[in-house]
Amino acid sequence: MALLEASNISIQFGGLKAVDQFNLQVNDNELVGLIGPNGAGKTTIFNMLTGVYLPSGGDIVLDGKSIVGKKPYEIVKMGASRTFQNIRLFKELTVLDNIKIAYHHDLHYSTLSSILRLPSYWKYEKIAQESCLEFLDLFDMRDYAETLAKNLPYGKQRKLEIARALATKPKILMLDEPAAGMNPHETQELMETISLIRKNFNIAILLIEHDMSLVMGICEKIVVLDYGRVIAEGTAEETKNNKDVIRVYLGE
Ligand SMILES: Nc1ncnc2c1ncn2[C@@H]1O[C@H](COP(=O)(O)OP(=O)(O)OP(=O)(O)O)[C@@H](O)[C@H]1O
Repeated sequence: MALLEASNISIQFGGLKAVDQFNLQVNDNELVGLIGPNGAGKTTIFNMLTGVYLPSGGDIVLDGKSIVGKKPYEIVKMGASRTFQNIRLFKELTVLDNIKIAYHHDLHYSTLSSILRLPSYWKYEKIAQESCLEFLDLFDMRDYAETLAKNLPYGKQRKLEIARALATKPKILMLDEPAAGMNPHETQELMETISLIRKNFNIAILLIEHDMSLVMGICEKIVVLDYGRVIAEGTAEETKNNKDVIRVYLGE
């Protein structure tokens, strides 16, 4: 059974069928790319997969359980986390605190023990601090631990956003156009970050991307969307040579 399976999900905004009978399967550890021209419905699909929008029909099953109707934070707890097209960090907090907030989504001490600062609180806080610093090491960002998120260079803000999503310990990570606005050097660093995630975490990744070369270079499977419908699906080689893809996506 697939880790994430969307079956015939649809959504309409007024008269516009933004997503129409969309199907998707992502297996454990698989890296799947979701591509398509502007307005094809990619972000809307992410919003349905993460509980921001409720599909008007169909089902979404994550690790054997339906997530339709669940709140975004419940879906995070069930194992799906995401990043956004426009970076959403706690900009006035440090890099370390941004990671800690994500790490704490699954609290291991009671509210009372945190208010009273009981030993269980300090014990967990110490473990959390160490784990978060190790996380930053992995992303080569420990030197930035005390930097305010807003003062990071753009590429590092993206990296922090991805690291923060990973700190919730997801089974699947969904990245919404992570290379948007990046220069070639930052895009290269992003690709290294994605390889690093694949090497160090046992998780699936669903990647929305405009940068064709990035998707083609790293994804095992690519799903191409146009006007809310899947027009092609397959390996990079298969989709690259699909005439519908060439027509709608590359405009040829
Ligand atoms: N909340 C909304 N209300 C009305 N229309 C919406 C809403 N969200 C998305 N749409 C419309 O649905 C369609 C799909 O939009 P979506 O943002 O999912 O596309 P996309 O493939 O992610 O595009 P881009 O690559 O530009 O981000 C577009 O026509 C968009 O205008």
